[in-house]
Amino acid sequence: MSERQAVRRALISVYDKTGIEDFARGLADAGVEIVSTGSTAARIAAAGVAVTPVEDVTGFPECLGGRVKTLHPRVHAGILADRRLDTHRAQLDELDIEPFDLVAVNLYPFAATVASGAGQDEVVEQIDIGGPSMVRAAAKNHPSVAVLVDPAGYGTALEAIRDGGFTLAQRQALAATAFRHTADYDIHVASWMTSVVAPEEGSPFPRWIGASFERLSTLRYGENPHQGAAVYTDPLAQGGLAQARQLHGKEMSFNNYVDADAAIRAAFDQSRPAVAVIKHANPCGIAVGDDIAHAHARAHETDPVSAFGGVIAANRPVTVAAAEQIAKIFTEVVVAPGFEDGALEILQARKNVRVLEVDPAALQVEWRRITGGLLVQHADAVDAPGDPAVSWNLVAGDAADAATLSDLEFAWRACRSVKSNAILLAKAGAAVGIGMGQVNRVDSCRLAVDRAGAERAAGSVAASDAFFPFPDGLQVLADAGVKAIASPGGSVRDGEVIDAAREAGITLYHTGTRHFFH
Ligand SMILES: NC(=O)c1ncn([C@@H]2O[C@H](COP(=O)(O)O)[C@@H](O)[C@H]2O)c1NC=O
Repeated sequence: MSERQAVRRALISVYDKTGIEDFARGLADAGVEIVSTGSTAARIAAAGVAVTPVEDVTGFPECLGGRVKTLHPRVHAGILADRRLDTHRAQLDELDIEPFDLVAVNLYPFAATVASGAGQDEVVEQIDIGGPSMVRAAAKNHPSVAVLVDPAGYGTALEAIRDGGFTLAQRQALAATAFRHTADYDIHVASWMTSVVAPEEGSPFPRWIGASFERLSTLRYGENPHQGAAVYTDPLAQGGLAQARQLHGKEMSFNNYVDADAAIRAAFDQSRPAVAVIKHANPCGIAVGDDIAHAHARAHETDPVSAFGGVIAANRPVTVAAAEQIAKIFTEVVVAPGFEDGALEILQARKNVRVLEVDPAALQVEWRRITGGLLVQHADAVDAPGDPAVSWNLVAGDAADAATLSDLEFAWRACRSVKSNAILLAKAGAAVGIGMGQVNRVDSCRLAVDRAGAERAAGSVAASDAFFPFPDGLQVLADAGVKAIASPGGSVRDGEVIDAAREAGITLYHTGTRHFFH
């Protein structure tokens, strides 16, 4: 335990004035002299606490509409003097500068001003200059100075001060928090300058990406028990899996997160009430229905064997009826935008299920780490719900009737969440056979047909995430009795594939869009 260092003089300059009066009063009661800026000083004085205006220290008035308040050697030398050094102490004496032991600063609300849609001049004015300078100076000089950047820390700080001051370990921890704070702040400023103020022509992607994530929790292990792992949140994200509220169950595992993300992707692509059951990042069941219970029953039926130990997402609040069904099946995770009265209690009675409430948030841009760098792409959005009969191109067979078309659209949306090569057979709004992750399309066709079984495959529709490079895959589907197919088209052998569809009497639509998912 390192020695505590008494706090005798504090500099306070805060935009967010939450709790400032009580904090100042606590400091004054502990015998700390307070120096403060403009309206912070006014608030402290109004609370009846003695405060020295910073101008009395600098001998220089605040000017340029607040752009210059604390940017003065009398302030910065007072913060930066390393009190362990005789030379620094001697210089302070020579220059008649009093050192600061504590700096409490929080910054102009840059990110919130950008988010408010303010114009450029207004945003620029919210780039805090003096604040980060003091925070960085105090954090650098943590052997002598403690720094606070968040009102939430005032209470703990007062306790430390009353106990005789901060230990070196405490000042180091505060300094690390402070540097993270200014780094975050600069990432926001630099991102805005790069993407909004001075965007580069010719690329829709910025020349630089700054990222800042906060650790949410350290996980028991990663994908496998010998891998360490943690989950991080994006402090600016509104909704999404990492921001979900866990309402019940054991700690989420790494694989739970991966599968829950895949489940959300699958279920929320559908506009009707939908449920997806995920195993190893692939849907083993997905269906739409009149309500969530109906959709769940049908999604489970896609492949009841594989659904054991699955991760379920619903795109509507889980009803009591749905919860009763889910509770009967061993399920790792249930994630939904809400749980109706009574539904949560039913799931909470099951020890092994994790229950998460999520505000769905679609990623606009996806990142994937590669060795030595990062791949970035616009997220793959399935076509806006529209009339496929209008936007798709009928290239073989008769135009599908409304029910068949609706099934094709369901299958097309559902296959976007299946790892490539993806073939998904569907009937009446439910997947009946899914072929995923095969290294050639014909094997995915065989797998989908095999999973469906002869009875369910007959009269089903199919969606293919990418074109058929040869007629062989389509032939497998045709032989199984699939009646209509949606596929992007675009192969050099489209002609052969279309001929095979015609010969088999199959309706074939080209969607024009590919949905690879690796
Ligand atoms: N320019 C400066 O010298 C300066 N010094 C402190 N500030 C900021 O001014 C704010 C506090 O000002 P006031 O006490 O007047 O409300 C703080 O958010 C602080 O980060 C400054 N403002 C911006 O750069």
